[in-house]
Amino acid sequence: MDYIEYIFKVKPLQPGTEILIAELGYAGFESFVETENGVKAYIQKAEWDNAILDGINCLASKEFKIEYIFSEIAQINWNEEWERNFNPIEVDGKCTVRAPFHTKKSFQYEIVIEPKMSFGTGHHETTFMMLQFILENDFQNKTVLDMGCGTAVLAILASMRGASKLDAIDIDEWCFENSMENIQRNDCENISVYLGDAFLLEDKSYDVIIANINRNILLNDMEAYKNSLNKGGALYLSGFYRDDLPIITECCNNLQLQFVENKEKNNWVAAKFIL
Ligand SMILES: C[S@@+](CC[C@H](N)C(=O)[O-])C[C@H]1O[C@@H](n2cnc3c(N)ncnc32)[C@H](O)[C@@H]1O
Repeated sequence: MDYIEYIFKVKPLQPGTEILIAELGYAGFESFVETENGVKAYIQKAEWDNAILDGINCLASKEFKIEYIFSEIAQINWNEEWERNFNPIEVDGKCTVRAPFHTKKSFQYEIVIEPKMSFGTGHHETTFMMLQFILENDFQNKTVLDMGCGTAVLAILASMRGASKLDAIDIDEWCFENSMENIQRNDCENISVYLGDAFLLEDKSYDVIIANINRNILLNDMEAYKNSLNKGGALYLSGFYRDDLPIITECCNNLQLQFVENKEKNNWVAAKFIL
């Protein structure tokens, strides 16, 4: 099958990348990978319609800009494509996140993810820092929510760290399906996956909530997270920049969530709060 390969450059990466990938998925693009040159996305030549680009161009806003280049390519070998773009990652010498085609490595926690999408492979700073938080903190016998689960990589590590029961929620259908596959692949039977958003949280309660989404959604849904957090519970947030930490902290403080600590990597932040 012949494909057209697009490379989209989005600035800044969030929320641009997330919104772009969702739109590309709706438009018929099949798979995405975030590279140094931008988000690579592929669409079958037969599926291509120039109107798709009008939709993509409409996405660009005051908040982010999108540029793209494209080329036609024949017969993609997907495994080779992923192998070129996706190397295993290692977190603090304890955890590795790899694809099924990588050779097995000896780590305390080994997570195998089919890298069908860019978010949730551990390469992004926010995922990496959230994995660090999960490695550093106690998850033994805790009930956990992974909000905006992507590939469910965070829920999978929390399950491996001893969490008793976990819910993983994502608004995106593709993430929902990919999470189910990855959970099965990593034998984490105590994780349930749901398609939806904070509206699903009514009547639910957790010892720990993990949410790596973006500034605006976190601010919008913070009250729902707080209402679903047990007293003494921990909330780990990421998906926002250093400059946004004060507004996130203020929003949390207004809801009696106390700041504990934060991590920072390339301007991205992950922060821990307790109730
Ligand atoms: C930055 S990715 C994080 C993925 C993964 N948790 C990780 O740490 O790599 C954010 C995810 O949140 C999902 N998302 C966006 N808005 C959401 C919402 N309102 N409720 C739940 N999930 C949402 C997106 O589909 C995306 O998969």
